[in-house]
Amino acid sequence: MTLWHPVEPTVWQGRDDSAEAANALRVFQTIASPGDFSPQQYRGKVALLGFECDEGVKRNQGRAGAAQGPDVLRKALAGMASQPGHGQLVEMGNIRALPDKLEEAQQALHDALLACQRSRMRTLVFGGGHETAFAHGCAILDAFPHERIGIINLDAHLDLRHAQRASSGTPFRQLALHCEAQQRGFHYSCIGASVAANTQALWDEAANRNVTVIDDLAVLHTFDDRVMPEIARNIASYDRLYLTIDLDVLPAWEMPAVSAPAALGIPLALLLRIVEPLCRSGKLQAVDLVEYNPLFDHHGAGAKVAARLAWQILHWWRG
Ligand SMILES: N=CN[C@@H](CCC(=O)O)C(=O)O
Ligand SMILES: [Mn+2]
Ligand SMILES: [Mn+2]
Repeated sequence: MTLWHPVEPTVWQGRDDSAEAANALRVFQTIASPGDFSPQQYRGKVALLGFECDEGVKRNQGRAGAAQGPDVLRKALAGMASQPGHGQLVEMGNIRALPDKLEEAQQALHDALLACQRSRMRTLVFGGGHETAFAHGCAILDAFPHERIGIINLDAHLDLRHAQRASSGTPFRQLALHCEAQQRGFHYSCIGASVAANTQALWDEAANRNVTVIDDLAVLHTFDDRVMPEIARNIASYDRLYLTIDLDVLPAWEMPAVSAPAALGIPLALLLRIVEPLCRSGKLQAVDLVEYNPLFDHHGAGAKVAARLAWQILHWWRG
């Protein structure tokens, strides 16, 4: 796996309160960091992988910088309090894309995630752009070939583009084609999509592929009537769930650090109401946080928001 790199030791650092009490710990002190890629030793735990990739966003005419996202998000998570059960997190390193080599990088990420899933780990990925989801989604589908997989995307965009080349705008159409090739259902729900940010061609593609979409205004105005039942339906209907969170689903005032910030967006507090039942369902197999771009952050505020989201996922996802 030549694109794989270990994470620098300087990344997992933070304030050390351990002299105060044995349980005064932060995430950097409880994460397991084997320093190599060895998922077989960590059955039942959560593998953290980073995808250092700008190529998907570049091909999608976006603002580059997401390749630097994984380590910045790790640093923001490192100093948060480690509660009982957080020791389930295992550092599994980064896949680093080479310039213009998107497909090779996606293949390497897929292979690493498939190895983790086959070792019965759950997987948490920090992107990279949303091209991360093609690799992660395929890994889950390939790890569980006889199961029904529900894909839930929290995103301002449908990401169903039909383009000459793969990009951060194409992952769910690619996953639909992957499901077709495997003669299995494509079960995709997109929550938070903006009517103002997706062309009619994309809404038509969503309708043709029977995608369940709850747009941003519907999320904000009819949360209990529309969103919570859709989450419950996913939990009841599928064997396993894959949750992918494009951080541009958040409003620009909470998350400026993305390629395409949202004017309206779904605030963190409301997003957490969606995420909690999924994490507690016992069916959540994989999660990613994508599109974080530190070059556009404001004093690290976006990193804090993303890290809190990751922290809550870790907290509610305790096995
Ligand atoms: N993953 C990203 N997707 C958006 C980007 C939109 C934009 O750059 O304005 C999309 O392709 O629709
Ligand atoms: Mn998006
Ligand atoms: Mn997206």
